[in-house]
Amino acid sequence: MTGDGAYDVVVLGMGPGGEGVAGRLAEAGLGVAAVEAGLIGGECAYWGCVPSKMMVRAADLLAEARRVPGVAGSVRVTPAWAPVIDRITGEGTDDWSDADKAEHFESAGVEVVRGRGRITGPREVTVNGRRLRARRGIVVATGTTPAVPPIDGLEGTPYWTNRDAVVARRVPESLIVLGGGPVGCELAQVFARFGAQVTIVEGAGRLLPREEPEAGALLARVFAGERVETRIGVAVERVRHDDDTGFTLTLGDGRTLRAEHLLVATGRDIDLAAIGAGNAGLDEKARFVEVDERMRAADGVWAVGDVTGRGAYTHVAVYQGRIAARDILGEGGPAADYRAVPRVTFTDPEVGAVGLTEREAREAGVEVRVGFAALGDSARGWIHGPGHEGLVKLVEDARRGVLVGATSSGPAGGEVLGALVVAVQNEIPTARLRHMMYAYPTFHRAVEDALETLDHRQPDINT
Ligand SMILES: Cc1cc2nc3c(=O)[nH]c(=O)nc-3n(C[C@H](O)[C@H](O)[C@H](O)COP(=O)(O)OP(=O)(O)OC[C@H]3O[C@@H](n4cnc5c(N)ncnc54)[C@H](O)[C@@H]3O)c2cc1C
Ligand SMILES: NC(=O)c1ccc[n+]([C@@H]2O[C@H](COP(=O)([O-])OP(=O)(O)OC[C@H]3O[C@@H](n4cnc5c(N)ncnc54)[C@H](O)[C@@H]3O)[C@@H](O)[C@H]2O)c1
Repeated sequence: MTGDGAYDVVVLGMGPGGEGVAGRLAEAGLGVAAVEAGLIGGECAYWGCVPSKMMVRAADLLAEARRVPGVAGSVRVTPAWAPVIDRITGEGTDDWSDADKAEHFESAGVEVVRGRGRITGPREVTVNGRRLRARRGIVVATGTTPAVPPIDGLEGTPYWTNRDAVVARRVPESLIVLGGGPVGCELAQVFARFGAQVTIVEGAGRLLPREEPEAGALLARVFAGERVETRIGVAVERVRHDDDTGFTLTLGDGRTLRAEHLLVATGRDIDLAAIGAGNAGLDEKARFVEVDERMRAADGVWAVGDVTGRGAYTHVAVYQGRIAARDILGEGGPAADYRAVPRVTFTDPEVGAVGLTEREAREAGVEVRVGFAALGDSARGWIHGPGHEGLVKLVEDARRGVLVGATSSGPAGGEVLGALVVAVQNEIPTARLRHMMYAYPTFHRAVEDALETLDHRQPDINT
C-alpha cells in the first residue's frame, strides 16, 4: 500500500496471468494488492493443466507398457488409480493448498487479499466490504469457469466438470464425456486407459473441431482402437440421473447412452457482470474483455489471460501478463502478437498446432498451399512401431512463401511443434526450411517430408 492508503495496482484473480503481473510489479517496487477468491495459481495449477497432465503421464505409461508385446517381451499391466490421485494430491497440488504461494507473494511485497472481488468504480475493487483503491489501475485476470449447456434434465444432476474429474478417488466403470475438445479428449483417454468404458459425445462434426480435420480424424481412429467410443455431430436432448443406474442421455438421433458418470467438457464461461466490469467502463455483456496490443481494456484497466479470449492457454496468460506489467511500468517493449499461438492437446498422439488452420487461412484470403506427411510412413515412425500414429500438416501462404500455420501430431507432437512455431512466428521462407538438415531418424524429419509435398518450385535460398 502507498502512503495515501491506496495501492498502485490491484490485480483481480491470481491464476497464471495475475500471478505474473503481480510478481513483476511488486519486484519493480509498486504497491500491489492481489485479490483471489480461490487458490493462487488458478485453474491451471489445481484443476487444469497440472493435475490433468499428471493423469495423462500415468495413462501414457500404461499405454507404452501395453505396447511391449511383439517389441520387447511381455509385461503384466495392472492399472492403479491411487498413485495417480496421490501424486496429484501431494506433489501436484499440496492437497489443494496455496499457502506456499501466498507466502511467496507476501514475501515479495504483494498483499494477498482473500475473497471474491468486484470492481466498484474506476480504479476501485471491493472485497468483503473492504475497498481497495488503485492509483494506476486494475488488472482483470479472472479466468473462466466450466460452461454447462442448457440440456433438459442436466441441472441438478451430479455431473462432473474438470474440477471433479481431477479429484476423482476412483475410476468409474463407465463414463460419458460431453464435448470432444481438449479437456474432453485428454480426460476421455485417461479414464479409458485406466479401465473405464468411455463414450465421447461431440456436437460438432469431429473431435477437436478447432483444429485441422485430419487431426480430429486421427484421434477418432486411435480412440476407436482403445475402445473409446465417439458419437460425433450429435446433440444431447435430455439427461436423466438416478443413484442406481447413473446417467442416461437421450441423443438427437433417438438413441440412448448410459454410464455411471458424466463429464461435462463443453467449453468455458466468463461472467463480466459478476466482477462489476461495467463500473470500470467495460461492456459487461461482451463475451470477453477486449484488449489492445498492450492489454489495455479501458482507462486504468488492463486484462490478461483467458478473460481476453485470445487463446485459453496458460502460456497466453503468462505472455500477456508480461506485456501488461511492462505497460504499467512504462517500459515499452514488443506489443502482443498472436500470429503464432501454440496449442497442444496432450492426448496420445499429442496434437500440436500453431497459427491458422487451412480453412482459417483460406477464409482470410490467403493463397494456400498445403504440405502433408504421415508419421507412420517416416523412418522414425516405422522404427518406433506401435504408437507411431501422427501427421504433420503445413499451411503455406504461397504468395509470400512462408508458413502461416502448422499441425504436428504424434508421440512427441507438442515437442516437434516448437520448430514450427519458430517458423510461423518468424516467417522463415519455406525455401529456407527446405534447405535445412533434419536429424535422422527423428520425428521432426516429418516436417521435411511435409515441406517436400508443398510443391516443387525451384527454391531460392537467398529470399
Ligand atoms: C482440464 C484443463 C486442462 C488444461 N490444460 C492446459 C494445458 O495443458 N496447457 C495450457 O496452456 N492450458 C491448459 N488449460 C487452460 C489453462 O488452465 C488456462 O488457460 C489458464 O489457467 C488461464 O489462466 P488465467 O490466469 O487467465 O485464469 P485462471 O487460471 O482461471 O485463474 C483465474 C483466477 O481468478 C480467480 N477469480 C475469478 N474471479 C474472481 C474474483 N471476482 N475475485 C477474486 N478472484 C477471482 C479464480 O479463483 C482463479 O484463481 C487447461 C484447462 C483445463 C480446464
Ligand atoms: N492442452 C491444453 O492446452 C488444454 C487442455 C484442456 C483445455 N485447454 C483449454 O481450455 C479451454 C476449454 O477446453 P474445453 O475442451 O472444455 O473447451 P472447447 O470449447 O475447446 O471444446 C468444447 C467442445 O464441446 C463441444 N460442445 C459444446 N457444447 C456441446 C454439447 N451441448 N454437446 C456436445 N458437445 C458440445 C464443442 O463443439 C467443442 O468441441 C479450451 O479453450 C482450451 O484452450 C487447453
